[in-house]
Amino acid sequence: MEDHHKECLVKNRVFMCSEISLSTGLFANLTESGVITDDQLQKLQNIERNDTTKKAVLYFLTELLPKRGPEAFDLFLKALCESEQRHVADRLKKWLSDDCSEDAGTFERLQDELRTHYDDKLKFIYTMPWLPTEGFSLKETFVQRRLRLTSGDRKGTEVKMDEILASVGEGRNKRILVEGDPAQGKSTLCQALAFAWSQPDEASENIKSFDLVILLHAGDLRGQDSVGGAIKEHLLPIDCDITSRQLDKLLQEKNVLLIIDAFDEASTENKMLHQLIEGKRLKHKTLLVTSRPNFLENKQRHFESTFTVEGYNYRERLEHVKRYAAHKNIASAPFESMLKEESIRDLCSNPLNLTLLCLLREEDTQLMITRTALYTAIHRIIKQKAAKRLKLIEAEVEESLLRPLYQFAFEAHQKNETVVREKDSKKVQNFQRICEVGYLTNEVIISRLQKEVRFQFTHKTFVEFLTAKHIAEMDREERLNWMQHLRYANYHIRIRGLAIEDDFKVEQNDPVLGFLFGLLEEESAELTQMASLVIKETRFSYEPHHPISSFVSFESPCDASHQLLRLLAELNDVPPELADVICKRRPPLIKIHWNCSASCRRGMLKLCNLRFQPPIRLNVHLIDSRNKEEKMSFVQKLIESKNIECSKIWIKPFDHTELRNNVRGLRIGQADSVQQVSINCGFNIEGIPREEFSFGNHLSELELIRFNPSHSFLLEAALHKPLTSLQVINCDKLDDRCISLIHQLLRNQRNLQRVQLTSLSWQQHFGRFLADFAQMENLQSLEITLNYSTDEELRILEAILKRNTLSKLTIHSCDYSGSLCSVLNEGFNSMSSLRELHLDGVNIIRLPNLRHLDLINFSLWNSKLNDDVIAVLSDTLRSWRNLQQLRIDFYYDVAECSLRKLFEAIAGCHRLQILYFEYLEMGDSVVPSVCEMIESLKKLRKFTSENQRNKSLTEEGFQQLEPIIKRNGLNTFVRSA
Ligand SMILES: Nc1ncnc2c1ncn2[C@@H]1O[C@H](COP(=O)(O)OP(=O)(O)OP(=O)(O)O)[C@@H](O)[C@H]1O
Repeated sequence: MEDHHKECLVKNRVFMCSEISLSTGLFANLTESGVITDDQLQKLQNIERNDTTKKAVLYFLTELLPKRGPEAFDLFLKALCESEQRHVADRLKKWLSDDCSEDAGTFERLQDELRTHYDDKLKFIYTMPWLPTEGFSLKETFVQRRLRLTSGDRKGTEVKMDEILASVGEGRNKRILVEGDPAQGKSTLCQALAFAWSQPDEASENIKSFDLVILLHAGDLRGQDSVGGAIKEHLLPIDCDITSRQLDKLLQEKNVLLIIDAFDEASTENKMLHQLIEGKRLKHKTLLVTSRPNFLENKQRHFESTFTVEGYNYRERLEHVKRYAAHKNIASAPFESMLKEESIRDLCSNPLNLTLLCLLREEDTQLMITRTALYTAIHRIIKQKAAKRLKLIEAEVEESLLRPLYQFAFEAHQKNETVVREKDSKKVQNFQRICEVGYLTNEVIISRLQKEVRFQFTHKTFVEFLTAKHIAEMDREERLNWMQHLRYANYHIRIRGLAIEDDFKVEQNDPVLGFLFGLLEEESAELTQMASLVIKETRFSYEPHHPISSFVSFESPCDASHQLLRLLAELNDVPPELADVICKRRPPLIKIHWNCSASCRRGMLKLCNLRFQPPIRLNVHLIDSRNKEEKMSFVQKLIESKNIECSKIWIKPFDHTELRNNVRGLRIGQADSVQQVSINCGFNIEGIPREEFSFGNHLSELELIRFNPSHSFLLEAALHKPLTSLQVINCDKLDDRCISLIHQLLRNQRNLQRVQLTSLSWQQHFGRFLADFAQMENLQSLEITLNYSTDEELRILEAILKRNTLSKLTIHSCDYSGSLCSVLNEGFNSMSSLRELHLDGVNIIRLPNLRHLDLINFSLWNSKLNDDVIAVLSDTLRSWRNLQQLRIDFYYDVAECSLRKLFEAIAGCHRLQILYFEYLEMGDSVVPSVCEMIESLKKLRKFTSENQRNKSLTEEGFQQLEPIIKRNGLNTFVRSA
């Protein structure tokens, strides 16, 4: 039953109890239309007989009618009319129509109520946990925020706070997402927007253009039937007579901005929130949702524009401390000098941390350089102040008040909440005193039905800190048990059509684990145990898997494998015992991505101080990099480290000036710097005169992506360098000069071990270089596009294969003549050294000798997989005992029975660690074999099904699959086409 119908029944209860007659006519009507069942009829008659008619009517109105479905109200009115009680029906109809007709003043009254509510409630920011009632004036201390657009054509653009509202066009989708790290100021931003709207004059045009601004916490929507209900319950006084129905009507009619804060804190059991995001409710209204990153992943597509709140830059840090000082009427110099400390720059870029640092500076405490140290210092002050106030010694405060508080925080965190409920508060005797310590504010939530008191923690970050305190005090076994139950592998599942969307990113564990690491820094044995568990569970020691092609190689940036790095950032020093463990279980290679978080980069610098022998290899990917200067100085520090060998760097310069600066700044190719480089050439890079551009004399790898003839100066600069690898990727055009330069490079370089010459164009053919490869004694890896090869070229290729030096071979081709296949097939007989094979556009029916190879990595792209091909493939897979990585693309439909056979064969590849499918048609009937396959692959750590086609997958089929692909330890990525 709709909300306003329920309300109508409540508001007219007294009238109905005295007016309604439970006549046979009424009962007959109600039972005939199914409003009540025969059993219920009997019950009503019993009540009437044993008690009074009034009591029976009341029972009917409260216990039966509201629960009888959406039609029940209208059927009840009809039954009244048909049983000669039309006057009762008329009265109810009149009530409804009076209620609906927006009296002229309702809108103005609502505006007024909201404005006074915001003016009262939002003018202060409450930061000091020990003084939850003492706020900073929003007007005086608020620093304007910068946001970065992360979607659409203007992606990367920086905008001011108010401009995010301007970004929504006239189109239908007006959904805006604002993400930001913990305590980065998302709630404060919402607060500032709503407050600005409530003020008579000063707000900017964009926010002022809305008739109504509704600011709700995501949790306020839980259990509500309508947004109107949530507004009534959370924003209006209880005696305000605007009804939910009127509110819902106004929401439809007016120009509304609905701000929902903290998706991450209340996304579960919150149907209304999801409906709003998906546009199933208030579709045409502007909706602004905030969340910590990694929570909304699958829902992101519903947003027209997405933004992140950027950390403070120097100017904003300065403004923050100046405003802080002015507000407190003290000199700003000590705070300004604090900002010059490089060791705390990261901490200061977060507004909450910066405020806390200012508070500490006022107390004249030492500078804190990690988050844990900062929160510990604040915690100490809270404890001291509480002891003084409550006339206790600090040990008593810790024992009798703080410990239970840690427990409350832990329990709230387990439920992803930031509140203590009244019933839980009653579990301890001295709860009121616990509140007096600080950290908790009294929050009374009044719902129309029952009064519920909840106690709110001042900030989620404090809940996380206190949770970590609780875990730090557990005994080792209990703590490790808690850690063991966390999930350490990501999954991302998005299957369209079935509304199956789910996502987990391991970074969600970081806030509490980070504090826990920091708190246990002195307890070297405990710390080492925890780190060992993280190393094991996140598979830190594994080499990141080899790219299937260089373009997907960096898809997963700062994920599980970097968790240890992010946690190391919380330590002032890495204790020797832990350093030993890390050295022993070091990975052979670490990939640092442009997207890695600040704490990951800080952890990486910590790692650089450990003694690794030999040094750990590091690949750095700077493509699309923001804060270029900061990242450049970070990479320069890595390059200087003796314990890290910065082997390869990926750059994507915006233009030739940036290219020149990068190559110079990073000293690419010099003896003491990075010697392998990948350059994404892009469109803005024009020719640079030869004398103005050079690589160092030790350049060993050159990879050029999107190469075209205007980039020939890059080949020229590499001419006399000791290259072991030359890769020219996505190269659709070569002129005579480039051809001659490549010939020179191939002929002069005795050391070349790896060559790649590939193009996305079916017309490109690099057969003319085969003769050069044939001269290379050390060639181990060859990747080449060959289309329509001449007989002579095929003869040379055969000789190269039969020499058996290749360990990796990749062929891109659309040669359907079969001659290339027969050369390959012949070659395979002698290629006992081959370990990696990637075939693109090749018919493997013509390659029966595949089974004689001993591969660890195999890919099959662009092949027509008919039943015969699947039969050959299945047989072949059975013969490869050492296979660790497999990729198959299903561009064409395959019969389900053949698919099942293929999965059975894959299930037998017991060493498989990485399995990648593309365009797989996953119907219910193949789900059981997919499940069996994954279950039997015990070593599988990464399962990807990209662009999956699900025509015949039902909810039921998916339910069977779900637990299998969410297996602990398995990184899953399943996405619909
Ligand atoms: N623009 C700002 N100007 C001044 N202080 C700010 C600003 N933004 C945030 N702060 C300070 O930082 C604190 C934390 O901010 P806020 O609660 O808005 O972060 P959040 O991103 O919503 O955090 P979380 O995701 O952890 O809930 C505020 O209580 C306030 O003290």
